[in-house]
Amino acid sequence: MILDLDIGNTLSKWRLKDAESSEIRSRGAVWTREEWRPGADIPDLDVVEAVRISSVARAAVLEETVALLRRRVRHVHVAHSTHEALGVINGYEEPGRLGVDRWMGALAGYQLAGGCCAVDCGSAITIDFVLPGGQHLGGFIIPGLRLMKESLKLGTRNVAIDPESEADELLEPGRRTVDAVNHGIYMAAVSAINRIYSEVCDQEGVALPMLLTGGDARVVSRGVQVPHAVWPDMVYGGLEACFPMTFAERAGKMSGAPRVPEPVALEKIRAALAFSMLL
Ligand SMILES: Nc1ncnc2c1ncn2[C@@H]1O[C@H](COP(=O)(O)OP(=O)(O)OP(=O)(O)O)[C@@H](O)[C@H]1O
Ligand SMILES: CC(C)(CO)[C@@H](O)C(=O)NCCC(=O)O
Ligand SMILES: [K+]
Repeated sequence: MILDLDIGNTLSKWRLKDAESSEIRSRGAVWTREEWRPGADIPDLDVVEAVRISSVARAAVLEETVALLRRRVRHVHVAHSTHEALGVINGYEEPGRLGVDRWMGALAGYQLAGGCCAVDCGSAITIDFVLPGGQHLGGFIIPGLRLMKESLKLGTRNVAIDPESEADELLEPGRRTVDAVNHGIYMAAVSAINRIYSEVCDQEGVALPMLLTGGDARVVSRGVQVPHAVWPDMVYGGLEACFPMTFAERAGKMSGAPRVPEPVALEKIRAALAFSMLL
C-alpha cells in the first residue's frame, strides 16, 4: 500500500492506495498535530510500503512525521516546491516559498489540462495560474471561508455554510447575522475567484480550464460561473505525478482526475469583464 499525506494548516488528509491495482482503499482526515499515532490518526504502517507527503504545516510537524515514518516505512518521499518540475516553471521569485500544496495542484492541473487555473479552497483559498507552455504565473491567496468567518467574531463561527445550500440562496441579502455573514463571505470568495480568473485570462490572452479542490470546493463550485471541474484529489495528483509508483501512475494517470472542463471563449470572458466594469 501507498500512504499519501496532505498535511494542511488545520487538517491533515490521508489516503491509502493499492500499489498493484491503483485503487483507493481508504481515506481520512485528522487535525494537524505533531505526534501522529499510527493506527489511530493514520493507518497501521505495517501494510505501507511507501509514503508520499505534501506538507504546509510548521517545519516541526513535518520533521516529526518523517522521523516516525522512516522508522517503519522503506520509502518516504517529501514533495518540495522547486524551480521547475514536469514541464512547469515556478513563477515565484523564490520558488521554495510557494506553498507545496499549491505547487502540487499546479503540477497536477498542468499534467491533466495543460495551462490551467488551479483553485484550492481550504484554510486559505489559493488561485494559481499556469500558461499552456508551462509557465506558472504565481497566484492569489485569500482567507478561506472558515477563517473569514472566525475573523469577524460575531458569534457565528460555529455555524458553517450548509454545503447543500443552493448558490442562489447564498447570494440573497441575509436577514439575520448568521445569514448576513455566511452570504457575505460566500460572495467574497466566489466573486474574487470569478474576477481573478477573468482578469488573468484577459491579461494573458488565453482562456484557461479551471480546477477546484479543497474542503470547501463543493460549496464554492456552485457559485463559480466560470466552467470548471472539482477534483478533490488534486494535491494527491501532484504527488502521483512527482513520485509515480503504480502502473497507472507511470502511465501518467492520476486518481479521480475529472474530465477537463471546456473554457468559454476569451472574447466572452473579456465581454463579461467589460460589462461588470460598467455596473
Ligand atoms: N471536518 C472538517 N473540519 C474542518 N474543516 C472542514 C471539515 N470539513 C470541511 N471543512 C472545510 O474545509 C476547509 C478546510 O479545507 P481543507 O481540508 O482543504 O483544509 P486545510 O487543511 O485547512 O487546508 P490548508 O492546506 O489550506 O491548511 C474549511 O474551511 C472548512 O470549511
Ligand atoms: C497558502 C497556504 C496556507 C494554503 O494552504 C499554503 O500554500 C502556504 O502556507 N503557502 C506558503 C506561502 C505562499 O504560498 O506564498
Ligand atoms: K490545502
